[in-house]
Amino acid sequence: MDQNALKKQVAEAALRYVPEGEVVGVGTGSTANFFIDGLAAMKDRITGAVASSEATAERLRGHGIPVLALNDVDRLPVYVDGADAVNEHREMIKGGGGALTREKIVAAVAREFVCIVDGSKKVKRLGGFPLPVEVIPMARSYVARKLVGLGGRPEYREGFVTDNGNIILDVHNLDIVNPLDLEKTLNNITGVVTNGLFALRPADVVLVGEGGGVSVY
Ligand SMILES: O=C[C@H](O)[C@H](O)[C@H](O)COP(=O)(O)O
Repeated sequence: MDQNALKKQVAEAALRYVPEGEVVGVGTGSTANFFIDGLAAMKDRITGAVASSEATAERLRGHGIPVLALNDVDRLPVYVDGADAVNEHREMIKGGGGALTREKIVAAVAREFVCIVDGSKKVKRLGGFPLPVEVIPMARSYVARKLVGLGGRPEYREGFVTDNGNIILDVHNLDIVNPLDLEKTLNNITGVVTNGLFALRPADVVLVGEGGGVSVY
């Protein structure tokens, strides 16, 4: 099976986590896109969706799925999203597509976070995938110096602006021994909007698409 087939397989497996008559939180990226396509087939059985990015909102609307503002929703039983890397504690690096801030907000509200990945995303230790950090534009150089001080090598994502009007620094070479501590440390740098570590709010369930089928942990 190629990687896209594995993504589709795992995305379809996540459909059984969608409760009837409820609003669903929907992530961003190629794996989440397969989930949206699957969700279209059951759109009459849900109230609507909250999107974690403009791209996701557009794809949902394209399928005729109502997109609701998070502020108008009083409960969100489930959030389904991909990840760039996930460890055995269900901690993740996210934001390869630059949607980390809205993803973190929707994940914070959701009762259950279902992470959907193909087998290539499973890692022993986070840090191999460069860590995306969303930064207020005027703080770019300041934040970059702080990241260097933490042992990282920040790279400015040229030409990319987030849905929130900010920039992304992708941080290479971080040795992430303790994701929880690093997430808090990065949150404390003035000018940082969000970092792509999801350790304070890890996934509740990880579905992994592999050659032999979908495993759950
Ligand atoms: O900003 C993007 C998101 O965090 C995605 O969930 C992540 O990059 C994984 O995307 P994909 O499913 O395309 O590998």
